[in-house]
Amino acid sequence: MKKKMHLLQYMMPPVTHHSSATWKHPRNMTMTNAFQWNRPEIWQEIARIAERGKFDAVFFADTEGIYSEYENSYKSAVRYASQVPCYEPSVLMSFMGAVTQHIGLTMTFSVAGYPPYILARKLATLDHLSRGRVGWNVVTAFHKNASENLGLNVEQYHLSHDQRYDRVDEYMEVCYKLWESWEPDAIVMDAENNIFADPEKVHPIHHEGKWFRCKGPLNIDRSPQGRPVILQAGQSTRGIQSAAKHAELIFTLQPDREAMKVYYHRLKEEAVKVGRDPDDVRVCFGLQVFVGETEDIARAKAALHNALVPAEAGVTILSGHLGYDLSKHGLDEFIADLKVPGIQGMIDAYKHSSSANATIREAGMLHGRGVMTPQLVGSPEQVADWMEETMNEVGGDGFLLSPAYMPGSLEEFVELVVPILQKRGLARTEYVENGTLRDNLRTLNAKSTEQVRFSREII
Ligand SMILES: Cc1cc2nc3c(=O)[nH]c(=O)nc-3n(C[C@H](O)[C@H](O)[C@H](O)COP(=O)(O)O)c2cc1C
Repeated sequence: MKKKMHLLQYMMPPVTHHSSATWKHPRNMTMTNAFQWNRPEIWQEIARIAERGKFDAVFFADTEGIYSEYENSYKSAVRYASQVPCYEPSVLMSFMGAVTQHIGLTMTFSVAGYPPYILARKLATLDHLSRGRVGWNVVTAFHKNASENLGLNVEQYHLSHDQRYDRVDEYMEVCYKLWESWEPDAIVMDAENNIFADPEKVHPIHHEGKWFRCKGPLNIDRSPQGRPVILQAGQSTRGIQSAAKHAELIFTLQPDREAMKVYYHRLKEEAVKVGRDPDDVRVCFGLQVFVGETEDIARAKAALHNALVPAEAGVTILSGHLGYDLSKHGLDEFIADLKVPGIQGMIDAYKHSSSANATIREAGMLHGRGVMTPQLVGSPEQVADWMEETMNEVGGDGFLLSPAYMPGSLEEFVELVVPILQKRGLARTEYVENGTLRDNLRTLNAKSTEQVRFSREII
């Protein structure tokens, strides 16, 4: 039997996602009268389309501020809609969950943004209301304006990269304990004896750690998944270790198959090192697809999109991602000549990619198109072929699709590509009946359902 791929839809709502051209694309929701992007109906429609395509999940990225590294100001980001406005993801997900039954609702929260108790409670609530469809992308990111908005003190702001991940470990420990603080059968509903829940089955956690103190128990009973599906997107050594330890689903943006292979194998090795079954840690690669009935139509779509990207918009986001003000340099300076202390990862990726001789302007154009998401352009068969070949060659577990315009990019993929993938046995055709997100993730490619540990068995 062929290995099936996971499919997820990336979004950063409401007007741009990875691409800086999205908001002004003639087919985007901002530029058509078909939908109002600040109304829930459009997001509900997107969830329905993704569910029609039997996607694993819709996914929201998030940040608690506006990129303000470029020119030491938020103004460029606001001007170019550089991932701003940025709606709070759990609110949107509640609307989307209300009109769907199966699709996973996965979203980002930074451990800098909330005390663990508040976030554990929020996610448990959503897991109940969605009947076990919630996933949490755990991020550590502290960008300048987010830390200013959260009132983080100097000590917190200057945590080293590795210390941030140490803090994540403790944050997760607190959340896990809180989610376990109600035993699964604590609610007895014994009206005759006046017992709603058995107090002996609800436990305080008494957590006293380096970063957090929390007494518990959570004031919410055990949710369908016990704990939400954990997602992560670490790229550094410490980030990969953290992902291998906590995550069930991992996202990465890699420029080509070679880089995908390296990341994939590193991640699986780390999972084994921490004693996990590597199959419990699924890796999905970011992909920006332009598909048309013919290759020429697809090429025209990609060209139209790419021509709409202003270099400065991309440089604004790149400055945010690097934590470094690229306006200090001319747009025509070479990216490879930059020495950015501490945050070399992304610069290195540009140096080592096919754009090694890129100027800051060219890197900005690439970053503005889709951050570092590779573009895949072709007819439905060509797109399906590439995805199939990539899965075979890399061994990866699936793809995170990044839209050029919404909901059109998703709709085109679901209408044109998904049926081909399904016909080839490469994509899901049915969800697990009454399954949770974790059940749907685990049953994909399970040799037999007897081998699958369902949600209730995870904790
Ligand atoms: C597909 C993808 C989505 C991401 N989404 C977010 C996000 O929503 N918010 C955020 O602060 N960081 C996000 N990140 C950044 C990662 O959490 C991580 O910080 C980054 O990849 C750098 O890795 P490192 O922390 O190991 O250095 C995302 C990364 C990727 C690849």
